[in-house]
Amino acid sequence: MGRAFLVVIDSVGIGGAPDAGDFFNGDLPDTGANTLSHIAQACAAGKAEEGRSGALALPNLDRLGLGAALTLASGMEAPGLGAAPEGRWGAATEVSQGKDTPSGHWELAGLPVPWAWHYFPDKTPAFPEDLTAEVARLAGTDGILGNCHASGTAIIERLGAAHCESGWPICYTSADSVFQIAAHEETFGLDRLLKLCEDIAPRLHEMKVGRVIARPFTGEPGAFQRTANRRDYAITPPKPVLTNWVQNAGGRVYAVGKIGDIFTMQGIDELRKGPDAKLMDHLHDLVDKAEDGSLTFANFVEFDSLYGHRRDVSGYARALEWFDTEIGKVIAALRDGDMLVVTADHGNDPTWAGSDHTRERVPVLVAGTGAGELRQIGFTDVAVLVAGHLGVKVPA
Ligand SMILES: O=P(O)(O)O[C@H]1O[C@H](CO)[C@@H](O)[C@H]1O
Ligand SMILES: [Mn+2]
Ligand SMILES: [Mn+2]
Repeated sequence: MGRAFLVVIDSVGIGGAPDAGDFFNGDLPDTGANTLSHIAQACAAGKAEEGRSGALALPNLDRLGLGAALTLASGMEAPGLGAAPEGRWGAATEVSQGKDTPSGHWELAGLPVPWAWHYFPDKTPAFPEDLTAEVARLAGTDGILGNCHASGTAIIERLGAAHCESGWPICYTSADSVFQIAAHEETFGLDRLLKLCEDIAPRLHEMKVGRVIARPFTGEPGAFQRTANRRDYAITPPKPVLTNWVQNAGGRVYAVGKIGDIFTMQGIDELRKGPDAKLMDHLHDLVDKAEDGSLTFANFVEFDSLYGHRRDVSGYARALEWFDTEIGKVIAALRDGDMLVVTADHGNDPTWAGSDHTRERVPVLVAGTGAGELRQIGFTDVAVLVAGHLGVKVPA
């Protein structure tokens, strides 16, 4: 039976979503957004030269079928990609009506989101008055700052100084169903921020807002920096998912990175966290040590949080090339009978307008179980694939 490793490279979309026109970055529909293809094109044109150079080099992912999946998903080709696949490969289409992380991951784990998320309008104020009053009451302040759609790094640059002076928390949202609170770790206090997020989360979950996110930062005006102490307070999935199925069948479930938050630890035996470089160490360690019948479910978030939302093409290309080298080592260390699935949860095209995710299909690349085409599949087929490999029953 072996083990299963399900690795999500956050936001590495391959275009082609049939409903991309229903999703927006500001006023611009996501039609034509293609994270991987646009990065590869920028690299080939010499427009992604910071800390790296030339054509996008992803030999290991491409050998599994990344270039083939891209062409299948969107009809696009990417310079440097398109080797004859040695893995099983396909392109997956999402049905959940959200282009966010929980929607993507829940559906990959077998559960399309069964409700419509609540989104806040792109206007100021973005939040209803009774909600902001409750946040201020819980924070012990006379008000809040922000109250709008924003990029998280831009808003602390704009309002960080006023926050340090007034003590008011900075509240903002995005095209995702989120309520984010940024506060300074020293002047406001990290524990106080986390408690505020935890206290307000049930009210937002009741409104079907997917997540409250604590966004702590440090530093002085002009040089504020977000810290690694981000925490997500997400709605619990309303039904059992892949992690539960495996755990209930007696398999051990390891979560690496944000997976613990995304599934509110449902069906998870052990959680390992840290920045992506550290997460890769955890993945290597689990490939070395995880038991037969176990599932390791990992998310690498920095493609999205450090590069996609920041529209940093060079950074995104660097991260992809780093990941490709590391995943080559993972593939080499797999045991007979293991399955590795590399996929993504949505797009975040760094060449696109705005700073939000982009609605796209995602690659599904499978190592360890021979070659072949999965072709066009749904996100939930990933859960079925992994459960089938582990001999775990999929609920009707
Ligand atoms: O701009 P920052 O704060 O990174 O936020 C981004 O990250 C959030 C969660 O992934 C998204 O909703 C988007 O708003
Ligand atoms: Mn994501
Ligand atoms: Mn994101």
